[in-house]
Amino acid sequence: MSFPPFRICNFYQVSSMLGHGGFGAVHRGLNLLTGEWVAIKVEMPPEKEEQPAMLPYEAAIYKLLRGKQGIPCIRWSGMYGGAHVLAMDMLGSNLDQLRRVCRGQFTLRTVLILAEQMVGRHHPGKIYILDRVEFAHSRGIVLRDVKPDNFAMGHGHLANIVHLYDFGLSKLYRDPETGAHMAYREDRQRLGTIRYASLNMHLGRELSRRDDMESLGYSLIYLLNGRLPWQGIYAPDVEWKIRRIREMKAGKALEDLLASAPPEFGKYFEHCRGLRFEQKPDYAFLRTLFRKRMQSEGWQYDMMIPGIAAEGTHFSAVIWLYGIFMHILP
Ligand SMILES: Nc1ncnc2c1ncn2[C@@H]1O[C@H](COP(=O)(O)OP(=O)(O)OP(=O)(O)O)[C@@H](O)[C@H]1O
Repeated sequence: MSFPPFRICNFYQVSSMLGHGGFGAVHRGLNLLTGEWVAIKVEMPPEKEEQPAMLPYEAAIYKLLRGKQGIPCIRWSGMYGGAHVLAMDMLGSNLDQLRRVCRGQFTLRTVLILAEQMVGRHHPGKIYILDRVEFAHSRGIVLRDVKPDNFAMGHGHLANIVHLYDFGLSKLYRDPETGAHMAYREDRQRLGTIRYASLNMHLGRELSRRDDMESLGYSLIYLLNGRLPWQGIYAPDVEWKIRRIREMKAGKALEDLLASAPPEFGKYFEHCRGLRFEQKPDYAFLRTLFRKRMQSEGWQYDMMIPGIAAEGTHFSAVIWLYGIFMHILP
């Protein structure tokens, strides 16, 4: 999709394209007043009037999540030149892109550090005080598309902070007025990314917090191993393949995967799969699993750039180089 105006709101100069999503394009933009680079997401209004535009909805979700480090800030949102526009903090590479640069997989230490940033809040060490999935849940939002691609490193001085973004499929699971949890249903349509989808999604169940945690579990193992067992399986058609993936997630393939993974992941999945629809995940328990492993290995939480460089992972070098480039390049 091409976007006609080169300047939005008189002060955002639109430049190259950053990416293309399910319902629009994302451009790089320069704030001419402050010299800051932003990401500008643009969606043309749907052709059918009854079909709602997604971007105003996503902007509303960002507003509910406003003010937390680790969630990109909305700079401007509204209609401009006949299109829905959302200008937000520019982010860097997502975790899947970084994984590819790091020879296809992260070390266990990197995954454990990321896991804490992705799952929950606080660490008394050098890491910034952060929360991601837990924070979104605490604001009444269930994400429904947790995957490595939706976590990206920040830009500039935030280059070592994992950011959660892309809330296009998110949903309020609590009634803002009454606080009541949404009702359980079993006739739901397929949603999100099959590779990381929870078993409940395959079974057509309404997704809740437990499913975000399960998808996060698949994402972490994927980052650690570089792949999941249901990738690249043969199937005569898409439906057959999705059915086969469901069977693998429900059966021995997942058991084998967890048996070969660090034991913390077995406990992680046991907890997530044991949750009831409305039940709040025990984020503290899940964090403790990862933290204990860090402690037993004698690893430090040095997510600061020189700290990770000391680990000798390619991840550190990538983030470090990335930080430099993002200062130089637009
Ligand atoms: N804040 C940002 N900073 C930098 N790049 C971004 C930002 N937001 C989005 N992008 C880029 O644009 C691409 C598409 O964005 P996004 O995933 O938000 O759109 P989407 O329509 O929800 O996509 P999908 O349907 O694939 O989930 C991303 O893969 C990423 O490369």
